[in-house]
Amino acid sequence: MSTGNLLDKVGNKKPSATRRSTPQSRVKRSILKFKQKFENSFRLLPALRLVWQSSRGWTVARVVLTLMQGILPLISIYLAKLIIDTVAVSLSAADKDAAFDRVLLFLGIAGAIAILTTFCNACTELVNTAHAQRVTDFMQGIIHAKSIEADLAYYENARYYDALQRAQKEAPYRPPQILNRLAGVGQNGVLLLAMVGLLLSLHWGMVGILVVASIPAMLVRVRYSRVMYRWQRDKTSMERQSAYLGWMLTTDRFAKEIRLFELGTFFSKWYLRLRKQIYQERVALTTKQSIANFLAQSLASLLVFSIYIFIIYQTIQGALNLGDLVLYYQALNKSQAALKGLLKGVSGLYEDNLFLANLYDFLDLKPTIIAPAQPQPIPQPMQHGIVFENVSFQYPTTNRTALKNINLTVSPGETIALVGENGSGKTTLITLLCRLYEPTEGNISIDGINVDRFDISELRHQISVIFQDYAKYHLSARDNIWLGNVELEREDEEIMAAARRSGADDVIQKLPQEYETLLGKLFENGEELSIGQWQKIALARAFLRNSQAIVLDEPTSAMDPKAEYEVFNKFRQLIKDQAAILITHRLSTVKMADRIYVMDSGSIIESGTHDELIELNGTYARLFETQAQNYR
Ligand SMILES: Nc1ncnc2c1ncn2[C@@H]1O[C@H](COP(=O)(O)OP(=O)(O)OP(=O)(O)O)[C@@H](O)[C@H]1O
Repeated sequence: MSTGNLLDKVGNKKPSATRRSTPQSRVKRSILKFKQKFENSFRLLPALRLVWQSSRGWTVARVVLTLMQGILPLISIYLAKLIIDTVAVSLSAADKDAAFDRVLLFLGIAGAIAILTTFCNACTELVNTAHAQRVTDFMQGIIHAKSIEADLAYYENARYYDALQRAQKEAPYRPPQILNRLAGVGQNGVLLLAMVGLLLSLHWGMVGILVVASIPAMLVRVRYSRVMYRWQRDKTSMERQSAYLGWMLTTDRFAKEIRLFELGTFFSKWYLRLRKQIYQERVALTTKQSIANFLAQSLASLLVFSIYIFIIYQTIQGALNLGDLVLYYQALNKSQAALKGLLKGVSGLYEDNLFLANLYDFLDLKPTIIAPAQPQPIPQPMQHGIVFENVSFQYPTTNRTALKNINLTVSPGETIALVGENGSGKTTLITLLCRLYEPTEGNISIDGINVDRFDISELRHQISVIFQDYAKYHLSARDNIWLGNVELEREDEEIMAAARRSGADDVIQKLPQEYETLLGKLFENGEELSIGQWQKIALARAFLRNSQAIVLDEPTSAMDPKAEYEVFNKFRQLIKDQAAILITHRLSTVKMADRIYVMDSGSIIESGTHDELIELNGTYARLFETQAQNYR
């Protein structure tokens, strides 16, 4: 699956100009397609680049060690032959002491090689552990960076999560495994060349038999790599579903409902049912693979056995001496192992290449909402404010229109309120302003400049938003507010000022370590807050951001009416030149806005001041009357 496909599946609904296709452009496109396909088929090199980038030192150490582990056994074999030959000669030699000295010398070298081999083995554990950790952390970093870069739309698409799950599975071990396999292929290749040279000197047929014996096992591996790859891709969604059930059973977010609705056993059985299906399918596939492996390897053993018989026959006939017998016997053993290793390595590389698509599907994700190459600076201070002009929008994954022909203005120093029933499009409007999505039609501008002309992070810096599903960071109270503007010092006085504005200061002063108290129960000594108290903290975070516009999307819904009144009273006094957008269902709060926009099914159906709208006697007046009755 290529990146483009994933983007299409996420659904990029931006209108595209119709292009006429000429023969040249078709040829060009075919060449490009072929080039992309070709590049996609060879993922090994970019993966090795990632390994190299993760840690150069450990990568070099790993390669050197692997090569040494390939060469040292060769030297050992040759030394064994020299020792046996010298002992054989010394049996009939006149100067036995001199012969023994020679044997001792060879033994000494063999001993040194053995110690060096042991040293390499000991280092391997260290190098592999350290390198694996570095690669894992590095790859996680890359995956995190990609996740941050991805458009919000990706997060609403199941295929994104499938791709993420597969990438997370492959990322920590697949790239270093390729390095190992390549080194292994090199190691086995060198060993094989040396051994094949020896075997050829005895009889060329031996090499032929060895090669024939190894091929079936390689074919089995290649075939089952493909089968496993397809199966794993098919099962990603089910794996995620079972992980989701597991998460629900173990996280605090669902703990209350699971107990009160007695859903524990229900979810647990569901989880086990999915796991059983995955288990059964995996075992069935692995059984088939094991049978095929058994047959291929039995054939290989039979063929290699015939070569042993040939060597022993040659020795009995006197064509080979005892040293030759040991040498050829070992050479055969080693060649068989090397050839097996070589072909296993090659088929393993094929498998790695296949599975790397899982990693690159994710790493090749490209955001569709991008900053212009030469962004314009955001006017500071704003003169005319934010303007929505004929804005319409449809979420990429649906066919319903979420916003229809929206026109509204927010001037500096002005507070507007958006009201309307659930699902009328209030939050969606804000996501467009922050460029979390692009409008399907129309323009959003600041002082006449379209927001897509600004640098995205600068734009988001100028708009401070607290959404209704704001984040609760399990960090200290101070950090929870400080995250609103980490460019300030952690101890900055403005943090407390923001807390006073939102009413969070009163809450924090009552906590055991005040601003240093850990919030939430995820870590030791954490203090849980009520929803209204968490909202005050989130509001303080929004107030801390030194922005030109502030948007509060139902941030006070869980506050008691007195707290809400105080927040908005202070808010009105403190916004100064900021443009403010309030979204709330409490119309008593809405009253204080300079202008109220009433939304219904994605459209603005009424707008004006509170008094104007009451006089209009339309939807707003009805809503207001209904709420007022409840308070009488
Ligand atoms: N991520 C999304 N993907 C697809 N559709 C969405 C998404 N978010 C919202 N919608 C749809 O868009 C419409 C407007 O939703 P929106 O959240 O903007 O309403 P709202 O006025 O803020 O509602 P509420 O008062 O409940 O917060 C709804 O019909 C909703 O189902």
